[in-house]
Amino acid sequence: MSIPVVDFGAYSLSVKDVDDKQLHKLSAELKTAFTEVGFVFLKNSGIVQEEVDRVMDMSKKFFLQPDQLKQPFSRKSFLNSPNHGWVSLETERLNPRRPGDLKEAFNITSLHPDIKWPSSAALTGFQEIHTSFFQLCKELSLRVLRVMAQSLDLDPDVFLSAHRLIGTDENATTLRSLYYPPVNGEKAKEGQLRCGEHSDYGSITLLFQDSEGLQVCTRAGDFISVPSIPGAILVNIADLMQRWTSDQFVSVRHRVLLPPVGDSGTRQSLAFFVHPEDEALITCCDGSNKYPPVTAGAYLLERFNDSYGRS
Ligand SMILES: O=C(O)CCC(=O)C(=O)O
Ligand SMILES: [Fe+2]
Repeated sequence: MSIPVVDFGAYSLSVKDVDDKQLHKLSAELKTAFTEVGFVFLKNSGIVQEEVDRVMDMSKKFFLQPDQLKQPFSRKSFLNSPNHGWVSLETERLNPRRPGDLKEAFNITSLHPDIKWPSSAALTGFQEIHTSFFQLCKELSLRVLRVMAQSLDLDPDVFLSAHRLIGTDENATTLRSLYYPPVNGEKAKEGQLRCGEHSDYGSITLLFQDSEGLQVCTRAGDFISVPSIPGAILVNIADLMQRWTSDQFVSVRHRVLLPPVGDSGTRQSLAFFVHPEDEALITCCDGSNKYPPVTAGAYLLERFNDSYGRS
């Protein structure tokens, strides 16, 4: 098994009037990828590599600061947006049975004007660069959600209509910048990974990576290494979307292992976790009762309790 590569050029961010025939072809390709593999590489999406590099370079400056300068931006210190902010090394366990992940993260969940952003001289432009990237990811995600609905012969708005509030405090969609520092093998705890095995929680995730390291689980249950294709975006189905589509689209487990012994490299990635509105009631879109209705907000809270420990 490998991850399919699909040319999204027909519906890229720069395209205004989409050609129906091309859209049809695109939706067939996405359907195959999302029903069989759960992951797809999109090329020609309209988000260019230079944009991705700019965000990663700026985030890295934040992560390389001493912890005391990052502390004021910690996750859970923003009143109306509990997931917003910095997550320190080993705090999150994406696989709760393993030690904390060897990664740091910065979550951008709220774009509310009252949010306090890093603003030291070294980080000039941090807010603007991240905010504009958030908007690009939002636009692309909405396009992908539309094609996904079409691919299942559903009303093209069925997913979109639950994603109207991305970027507000009523929607948990998050741009997460991830930094995996160099690993000194002797110090890693038994079973510790850069990112434990997990599946994502929301509707879909866009992932931008600066290097290899990600592994994805196949149907046979083996993990395969995913390449890093410059300019291409990895898009995967998350758990709530699998439930929404009564398991037609599959949300598969993935992980990031420790680097090989002696490899002192770092890794960076940007994940755009797309979620429906907190209040959106998710019911199986085929009309079945395979899963009981759940609000996106309640579902997400339960998942966070598992990965950060119940408080
Ligand atoms: O860093 C990566 O490539 C994967 C991160 C990931 O899967 C996640 O944060 O959900
Ligand atoms: Fe993930």
